[in-house]
Amino acid sequence: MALSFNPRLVRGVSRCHAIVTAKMALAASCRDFSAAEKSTVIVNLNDNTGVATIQLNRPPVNSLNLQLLTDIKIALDKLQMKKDCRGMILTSSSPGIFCAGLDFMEMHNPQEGRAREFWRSLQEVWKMLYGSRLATIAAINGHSPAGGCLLSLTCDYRVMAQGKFMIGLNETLLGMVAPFWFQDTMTNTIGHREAEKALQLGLLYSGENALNVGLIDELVPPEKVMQTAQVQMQTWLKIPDLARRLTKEQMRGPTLQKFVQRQNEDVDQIMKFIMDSATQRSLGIYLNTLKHKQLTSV
Ligand SMILES: CC/C=C\CCC/C=C/C(=O)SCCNC(=O)CCNC(=O)[C@H](O)C(C)(C)COP(=O)(O)OP(=O)(O)OC[C@H]1O[C@@H](n2cnc3c(N)ncnc32)[C@H](O)[C@@H]1OP(=O)(O)O
Repeated sequence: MALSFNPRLVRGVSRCHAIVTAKMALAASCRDFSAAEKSTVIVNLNDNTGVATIQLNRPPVNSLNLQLLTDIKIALDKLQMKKDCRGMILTSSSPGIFCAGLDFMEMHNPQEGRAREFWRSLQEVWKMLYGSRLATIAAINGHSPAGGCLLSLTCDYRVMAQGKFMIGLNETLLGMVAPFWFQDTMTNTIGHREAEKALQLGLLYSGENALNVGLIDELVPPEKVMQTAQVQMQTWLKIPDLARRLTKEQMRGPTLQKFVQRQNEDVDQIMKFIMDSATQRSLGIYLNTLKHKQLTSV
């Protein structure tokens, strides 16, 4: 299957990408975490409030490569094992960029084993976040296309920064198809009709329009994003954990069950697509022509 990338709609993506890592920073009150060297996330847990923060910390754009996905998974595993942790805020350490989606470098001429591991890691992170026992809020402090939008959609609530930032599942603009579980997550959030338009047209929404269609829950000045998320978290934590968690399980269960049933099939399909020579030709052309192109939002 050939990909027809549309370079007019996307800003520059280069081949060379430093893997920038950062130390996992932990709150002093969280002594039983061991600091992992070279983690691409910064994790803090406030033992007084039970609220953790995971900051994506892979400059310049937090594109999701295998390492970042693995670090998110490790952080979540640790937090979810801590009984006292009740809520998690997902954000970025780079103001202006929440997450640029999947790292194109993981999909361009990959080794098959690595590409498979990459896709499985993405699936795992989605499954963990979407089914998390924690109350989760995305503090979207910048652009959030494609996989970045997906990450935020796994959360229970989304606060986004005002400004020229855009959010959406723009895969079709790149000649790609958002997998069924991306589509389900979107549909569960904004409803079938709007999702149908958004997914087919690869819509990237401005903050205002994202708020109008229910893709985000609040739009606030950039400097208020974290504070707003923290205040909102208090509302979620006022609800008894078990009742909130069971309700979430019931609401999201069917989507998760469908995913688990089709998880292996999804890997096989995506591998066929990624390893296809026509896909790789298109991706190569796309990467070479991406420079200085602009994403546009509706
Ligand atoms: C074959 C697979 C099949 C199916 C998969 C389907 C699911 C796919 C999901 C995805 O998530 S695909 C990824 C989609 N992502 C995008 O379309 C976003 C692309 N990026 C941008 O639009 C912009 O970078 C931005 C996020 C709006 C930020 O703009 P800004 O001007 O602030 O930064 P700049 O464009 O200069 O980028 C800085 C630097 O980062 C590189 N970059 C950007 N995005 C990615 C990415 N997704 N993967 C890898 N690298 C990325 C960009 O090239 C620049 O690199 P340079 O400094 O070395 O030039």
